[in-house]
Amino acid sequence: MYEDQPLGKLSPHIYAVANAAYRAMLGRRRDQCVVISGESGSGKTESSSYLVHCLTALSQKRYAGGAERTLLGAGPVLEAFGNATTAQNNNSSRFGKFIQLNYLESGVIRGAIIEKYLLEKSRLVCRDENERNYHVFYYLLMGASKEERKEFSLLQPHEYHYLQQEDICFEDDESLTHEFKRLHQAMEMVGFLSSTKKMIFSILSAIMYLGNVAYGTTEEGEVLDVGPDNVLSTLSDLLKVKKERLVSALTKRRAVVSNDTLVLPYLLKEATTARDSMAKSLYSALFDWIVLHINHTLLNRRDMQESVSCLSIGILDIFGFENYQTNSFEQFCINYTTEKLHHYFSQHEEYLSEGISWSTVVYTDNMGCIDMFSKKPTGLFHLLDEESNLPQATDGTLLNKLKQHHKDNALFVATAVMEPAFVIQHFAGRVKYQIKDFREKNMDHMRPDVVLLLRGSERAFLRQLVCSSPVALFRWGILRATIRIIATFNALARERAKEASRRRNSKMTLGEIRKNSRAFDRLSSHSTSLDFSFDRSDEHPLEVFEDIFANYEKRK
Ligand SMILES: Nc1ncnc2c1ncn2[C@@H]1O[C@H](COP(=O)(O)OP(=O)(O)OP(=O)(O)O)[C@@H](O)[C@H]1O
Repeated sequence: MYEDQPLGKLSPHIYAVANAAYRAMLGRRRDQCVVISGESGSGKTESSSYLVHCLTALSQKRYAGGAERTLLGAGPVLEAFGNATTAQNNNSSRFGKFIQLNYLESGVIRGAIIEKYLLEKSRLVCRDENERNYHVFYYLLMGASKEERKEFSLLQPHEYHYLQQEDICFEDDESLTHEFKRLHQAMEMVGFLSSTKKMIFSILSAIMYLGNVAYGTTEEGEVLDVGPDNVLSTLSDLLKVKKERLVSALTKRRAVVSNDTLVLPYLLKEATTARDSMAKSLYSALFDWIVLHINHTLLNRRDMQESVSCLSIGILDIFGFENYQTNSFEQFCINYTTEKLHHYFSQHEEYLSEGISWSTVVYTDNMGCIDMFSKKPTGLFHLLDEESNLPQATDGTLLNKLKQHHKDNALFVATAVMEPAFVIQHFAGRVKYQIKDFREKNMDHMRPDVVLLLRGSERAFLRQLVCSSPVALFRWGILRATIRIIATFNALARERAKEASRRRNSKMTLGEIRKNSRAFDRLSSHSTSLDFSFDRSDEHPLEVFEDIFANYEKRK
């Protein structure tokens, strides 16, 4: 209905927006972008998936390739790992995303790129009441087969500290089992091999076990021991790291004092923070790797080899304004983003052209608020960075600094002297932010001790997650895998040829020989676009070969 109809002719609909963007891209030969913004639960993610469906359908008329399939699989994978039940929305995206669909000048889809912003890591280790952890944990725990339960040493949900904080009723097992099956399928659609899926599930299991690590302390609060032993053994097995090194990373920190490295025991609070930080870093690195992998599958190989001129339509599905009972650094960043978007909208007032009747929208000029956040040298972000880099600073000193620099700003409202919080008057309303953990969340990097530990893992996949440049390593991994696969093809082809000549006098028919060589031809011509997206040097090349072949057949 909406195809080729000008905006405003029919009643407002997301397909009208898709059609307008598509036509404008082709007609004006200019890239387009659809910005979706709104409160949590208002339908941003649903709208963006309808947009993707419609935009790929419009392109399909012009004979598109396989990018749609990957895109359709990418949705459920990102949703499982990046969405959770919140008080507002039982499928809330806890990250922002930008999907860029690339088109040839003829309007055929050529590939796509997904970019993610700010995954809410804190959710992994604690949440408000009525909120849940990321969907994928529940899917795995309730949907895994007996073999998978054994392989990943899975327990019951209530046995994990990171999951038992909420009062969950698991009577809805069937739908979770169904979601796990759907996740498996979606992972295959984006090109995950079964061995890759296993690595991912092992890491998820390890993250849940990390929450069960408990500490014993001295009277002074220094960490004396860590356990329980079975949890540490399972962790060391799942992560394929040495148990002693794991214990050391969980209980001690290194400090460099006048060129000497001191190893000091953590205090209990520090140790718990180190443990939680390891879980959060692992999950975030895994999420980044998944996005990277999906992008690799979505990227059209020819784009890298030829310079083809492409047009694009971007879809920005970004967090809306958030104002909860407890607001922290995440809401601080999210609300700053909505301020920036609001400013953008106020400069590009185009609602009327869609034919939607409005009582006039009065745009408040929010430049003052944006400056308060980001203007050098005393913008809130700059002060936060300054205070994050001072070793002696605390949340308290940070709050004093913010109050001191912005005491005359009407948009910054100080709270009672003893209250560890501050209030900001946003365009959309007043929000009270708790200062707790602002510095820590702002510094939010993988701890060097954790990096060292995981770099020592026997699992190449884990080593890849923590390397300094995942993109470079990812590409290098592909190149190495390609070379290895080609070498394997050649070796196998030689063996088969020898065998064929041996059998020529006996049983192997000409048809069989042809069939084998066709399989090789087919595989070698596609090998470079298949999935060997991480270093599989710890596996036998033949296993890799079989796996890739099976996956290729399935995807075909
Ligand atoms: N077009 C639609 N048709 C039917 N239901 C919808 C539609 N849009 C949204 N919903 C319902 O509203 C719920 C919330 O939508 P969605 O997850 O897209 O919100 P959101 O704005 O992306 O929220 P968040 O910011 O928390 O991620 C959906 O789970 C669905 O039940």
